[in-house]
Amino acid sequence: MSSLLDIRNVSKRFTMGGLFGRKVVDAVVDANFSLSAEKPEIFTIIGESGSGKTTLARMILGLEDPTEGEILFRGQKVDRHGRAKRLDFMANVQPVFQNPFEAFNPLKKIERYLESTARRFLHTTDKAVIDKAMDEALQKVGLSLKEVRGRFPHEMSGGQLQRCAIARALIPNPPLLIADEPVSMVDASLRMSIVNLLKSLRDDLGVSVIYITHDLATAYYISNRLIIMQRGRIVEMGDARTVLDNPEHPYSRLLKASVLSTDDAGAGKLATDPAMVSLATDMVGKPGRLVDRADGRSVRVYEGA
Ligand SMILES: Nc1ncnc2c1ncn2[C@@H]1O[C@H](COP(=O)(O)OP(=O)(O)OP(=O)(O)O)[C@@H](O)[C@H]1O
Repeated sequence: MSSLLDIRNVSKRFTMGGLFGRKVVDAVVDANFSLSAEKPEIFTIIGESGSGKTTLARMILGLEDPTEGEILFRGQKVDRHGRAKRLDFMANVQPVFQNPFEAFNPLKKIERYLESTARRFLHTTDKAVIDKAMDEALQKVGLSLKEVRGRFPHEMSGGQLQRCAIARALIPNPPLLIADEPVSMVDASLRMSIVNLLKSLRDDLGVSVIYITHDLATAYYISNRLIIMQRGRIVEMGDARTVLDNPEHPYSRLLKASVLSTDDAGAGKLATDPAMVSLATDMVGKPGRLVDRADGRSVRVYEGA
């Protein structure tokens, strides 16, 4: 089976500060997984705030170089330095960000973004071709150019604007979308429609999605496979239902049992039974190793545990 994306022994270390007070953060440690080119899927990355989800996403998008390891897209190393290669890569791997209101300039009509994306990736200035591409992409997300034309971002709901952001990402017909918390800034009532949209992109258009979230409910609902990250390390990986029905790693269990504290809603902080927290956090920083289980999942285990 050929692969769409290979994450091979990928680590990212940030070093901050000067000679005195140097601080090192291991944002991602030795991540490994692959997505198949033949079988589109929603592959979810779950973890609380600071677990390394966004750093991993930024490396996949070629916005950040790994400190170690390599990322291959269709067998080619992701290279963020050559312009032509970069444009070709971006046509294939498109981001959808958390806050659609930040993704669009409030003073610019929405269609301007779609237009410039179409011009850039379709290499054309032909207005009819550009309009067609914009309309097709908008239709894929349940909108149309007629509805969007002439409108500014504030004239749309968060859900509609996120649809426009997804439509923009779909213009080059990418096989892979990287959606970093795409529903967390969208009104609760509209969230499911965006989640269902991601599902239909997979099922109807064959687009694979890396879905980044700390929301277990939507992850359970749409994911084929998932990884659970704790402080940069994958602690459990496998079929979404297998893992979430019966999580094995203490941190995965903690996530499932946790209620996100209301004051930190959106930040994904955990608030739960202290004994469980201590069990789940005891292994932070310990390397352990991922061990394959008979049910197809992998779980990080620790010497002497
Ligand atoms: N550019 C950077 N420089 C220094 N440290 C960074 C940088 N980017 C991320 N980090 C650190 O790396 C760790 C992982 O951060 P990351 O944003 O990837 O986590 P996350 O799981 O996406 O969190 P959130 O859900 O809050 O977005 C954090 O400790 C963060 O402070």
